[in-house]
Amino acid sequence: MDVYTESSGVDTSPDMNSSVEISSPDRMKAVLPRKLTFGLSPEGDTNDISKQYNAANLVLSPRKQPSISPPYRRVRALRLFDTPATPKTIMQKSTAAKCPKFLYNHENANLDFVPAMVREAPGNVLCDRPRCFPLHNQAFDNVMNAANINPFTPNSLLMQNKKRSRTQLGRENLHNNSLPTNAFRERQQNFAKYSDDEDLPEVHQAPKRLALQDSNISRYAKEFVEISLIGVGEFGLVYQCLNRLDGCVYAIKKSIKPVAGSSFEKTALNEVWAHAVLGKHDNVVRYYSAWAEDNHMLIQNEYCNGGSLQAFIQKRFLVESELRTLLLHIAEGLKYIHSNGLVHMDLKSGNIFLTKVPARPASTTDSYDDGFEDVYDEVESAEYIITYKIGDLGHVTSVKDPQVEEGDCRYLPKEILQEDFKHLFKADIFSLGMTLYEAAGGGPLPKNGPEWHKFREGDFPDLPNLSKDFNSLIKLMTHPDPECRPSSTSIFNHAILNPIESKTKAQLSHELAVERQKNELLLRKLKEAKKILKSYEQSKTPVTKRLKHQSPTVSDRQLRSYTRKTQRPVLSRSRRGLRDKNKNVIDDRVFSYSIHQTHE
Ligand SMILES: Nc1ncnc2c1ncn2[C@@H]1O[C@H](COP(=O)(O)OP(=O)(O)OP(=O)(O)O)[C@@H](O)[C@H]1O
Ligand SMILES: [Mg+2]
Repeated sequence: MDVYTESSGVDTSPDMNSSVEISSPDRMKAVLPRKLTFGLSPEGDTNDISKQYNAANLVLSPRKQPSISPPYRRVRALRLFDTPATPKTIMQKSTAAKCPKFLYNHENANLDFVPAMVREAPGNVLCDRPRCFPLHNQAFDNVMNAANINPFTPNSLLMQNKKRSRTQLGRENLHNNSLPTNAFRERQQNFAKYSDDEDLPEVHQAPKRLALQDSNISRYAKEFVEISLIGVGEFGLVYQCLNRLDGCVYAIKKSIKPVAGSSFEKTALNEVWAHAVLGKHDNVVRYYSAWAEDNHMLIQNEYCNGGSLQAFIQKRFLVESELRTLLLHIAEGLKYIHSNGLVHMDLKSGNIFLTKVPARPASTTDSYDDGFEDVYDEVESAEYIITYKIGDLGHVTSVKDPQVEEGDCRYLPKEILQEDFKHLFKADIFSLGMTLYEAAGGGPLPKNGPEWHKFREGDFPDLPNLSKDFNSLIKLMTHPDPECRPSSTSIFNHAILNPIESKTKAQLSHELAVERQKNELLLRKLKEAKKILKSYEQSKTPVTKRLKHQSPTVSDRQLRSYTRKTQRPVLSRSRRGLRDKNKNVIDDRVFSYSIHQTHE
């Protein structure tokens, strides 16, 4: 019972209205921390998961084995959640969603999602800033009620920033009446930059959400053929599926328990929102679609045929060249995530996936000889190109408005567990450092105790199988002071990540082959362009000759019509009176005549 009390999300602060709703122990059980524990209840569900694992011949993730995390995590869990949903709150939320007051407010503003129909509707003046919106606008009502607002899109993030600036300024003004007049004025001017709709009221509300239970749709069996269960996580079961229509294989993650209407609904949506914004990089697992079915959340992702890094290192550890590739790929993925103002917050070997493709593209066999045949021959036999990808985006949050729900404590830096969120980018770097250490054979990583603290103080042994440089880079990435850790951009300057040295022969050969294909394509295009140019020149010559022999009247007429053509748009564009139009016609004639004269 005390476990629930500690981690149930019951906040005693007056602004949380959950205390009434969580009145029975059963209700409290439902309000577990946001950390994805759908399949688990502390009493016995672990066994259920173990059974599922055994049935599917899978290895139970260390996180699902009984563990005692550092205490801060549970304490932190007290403040992490959205107000637990009850039928009452869901009703309230959906009623609120039906009465949008503003086209854009600070939290939900996002121009991207407003269809042209609404943007162009009479009376709807849209701009890139939040504006008051008439209550009676039916078209916008429909849009608002028909879709979620993804808080991670660039526009939403921008609006969050603006809102922060306003709120922060307002708060400072409230508490600091003694600001010198000039400074105060300057701040007001800055404030006005963000808002020239001074009458725009502050709106403090979470981005509106469609109730998942209202958007259930049955797609799974209709659109996919289930091939096998490929993984079980805390959040969901992951199936390998074949799409009946496009014939491609996907990984479909299905929440273990129904999430619609539960306090986990937002958690599930968070992963979808993050995927939708971040699914366009080679080193981030690609996202295709998501939907709710039987109140479960389903996410259709790219299928990574190499499984997870965690599964991989259970067979063998990576050698230094492979670690370099891993580092290069994941740092690229992180750079992409960070460049979107977002952080992963649960980076670890279990959330890194591998895809394998044959080293040599089949189409290069009959290509021209570019002098690299020896290289191809050498690697042709067995090699695969491995691409590492960041997956499981359930903990992604924005750095500007962080809703941090820390991931696996084995990979997290101390400052996060102490709720210091000033350097969130560097938290991901720490986790990557720990992942590298584990992948090189330094695991299993401690979950707590003195060992856990030693790792956070930089007091852990170098790995003998790694070079001095690599060991020192891992130490730098896991430095106790987040400011000393490299960023996802500056890490590429490290000698270890020298672009040539960090690639295996197979990779280089693969890249070469791809470039060669591009070259071939360009050559073909060049040839085609040359042909077209030649035929154009051939057809052009007789025309010029013909023109020379034409009578002056014809060429004059051509010149005159050209003059009219150039004049016409001016006429049609201008909204002049009839008299003016006539004047233009006369001018036009005079103009053509004068040209005619000049020509002669
Ligand atoms: N795109 C994918 N391709 C191949 N396998 C996958 C993919 N996504 C997930 N899996 C498999 O399913 C397992 C669980 O996936 P995932 O980490 O996304 O779930 P989770 O519920 O969020 O887990 P946890 O919270 O424990 O990290 C992975 O460890 C992996 O074995
Ligand atoms: Mg995972």
